[in-house]
Amino acid sequence: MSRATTAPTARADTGLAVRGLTVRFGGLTAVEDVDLHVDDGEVVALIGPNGAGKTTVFNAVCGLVRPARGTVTLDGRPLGPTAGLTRRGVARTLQGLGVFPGLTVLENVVVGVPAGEPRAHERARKELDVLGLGEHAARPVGALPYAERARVALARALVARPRLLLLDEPAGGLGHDDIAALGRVVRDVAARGTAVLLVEHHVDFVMGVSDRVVVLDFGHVIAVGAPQDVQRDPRVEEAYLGVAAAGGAR
Ligand SMILES: Nc1ncnc2c1ncn2[C@@H]1O[C@H](COP(=O)(O)OP(=O)(O)OP(=O)(O)O)[C@@H](O)[C@H]1O
Repeated sequence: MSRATTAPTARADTGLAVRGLTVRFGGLTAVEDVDLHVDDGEVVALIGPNGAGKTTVFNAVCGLVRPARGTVTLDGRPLGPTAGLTRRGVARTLQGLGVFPGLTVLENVVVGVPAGEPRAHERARKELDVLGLGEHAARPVGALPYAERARVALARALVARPRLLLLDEPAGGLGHDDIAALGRVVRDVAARGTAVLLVEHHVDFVMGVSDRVVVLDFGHVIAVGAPQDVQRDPRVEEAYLGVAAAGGAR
C-alpha cells in the first residue's frame, strides 16, 4: 500500500500545475511553497482545517490573488487573470453559488457558454437535462431551493465543457442524496478527461470522489495521496481529521 506523502506529483506539462506557490497578505504568509498537480481526468481535493490556505490556493489558481512567488500553469502555460480563464477552458463554481436569482434557470446556464460558441440555448438545455433540471428551465433561479440552485451553478460551469473544473465547497449546504448525486456528476466529468480541483470540508464526500487528496495546514502541504492513505496519515489526523472529529474548526 502506498503511503501519503508530501512529495509533489510533478508533471508540469499537462493539466493544472501549481509550483512553489507562496501568497502573502501584508505580513501574513497565507500559503508557502505549495505544489500540486491535477492531471486530465483526475479529481484532486484540497482539504485542511479552517484558515489552512485552501481558498487562497483556489483564488491563486483563478487569478484572483497574486502570488508572491511560484507559478500556476495549465498545460505548461501560465494561467492568467480571471477574464482569461474561459478561453483557457477553465470553469468554476463558487461558495455562495454566484447564480443570478432574477434570471431563469436556462438563462443562468446560457451565460456559461463561452462567447461566440454556437447553439448556446441547445447546449444549456442538454446540460439541464443531464443534471435533472430540465423541468425547471423556465423558472427564476431565486425560486428554487438551495440544492437546485447549486446544481444550476454546476450546470453553468459544465456547459462550458471545461478542461479544468474548479469547485469551491460544492457539497456545502447539500443533503446526503444531493451529495451522492454530485459525486456521480464529478466522476462523470472526470471520466470525460476533465481535470477537477475541489476545495471541500465534507470529508466523506472528499474521500468518496477524489483520486488524490492534498492536505494543507498552516499554509503548507502536509500530505498528498490516495484518500485512504491520507485519512490514515497521523499528521493529517492531528491537523485535520482529529480537529474535524472534535468539532470542525480550530
Ligand atoms: N484577503 C485576505 N487578507 C488578509 N488575510 C487573509 C485574506 N484571505 C485569507 N487570509 C488569511 O490567510 C489564511 C488562509 O486563509 P484561507 O481563507 O485561504 O484558508 P481556508 O483554508 O480556505 O479556510 P476556510 O476553511 O476557513 O475557508 C488565514 O489566516 C486567513 O485569515
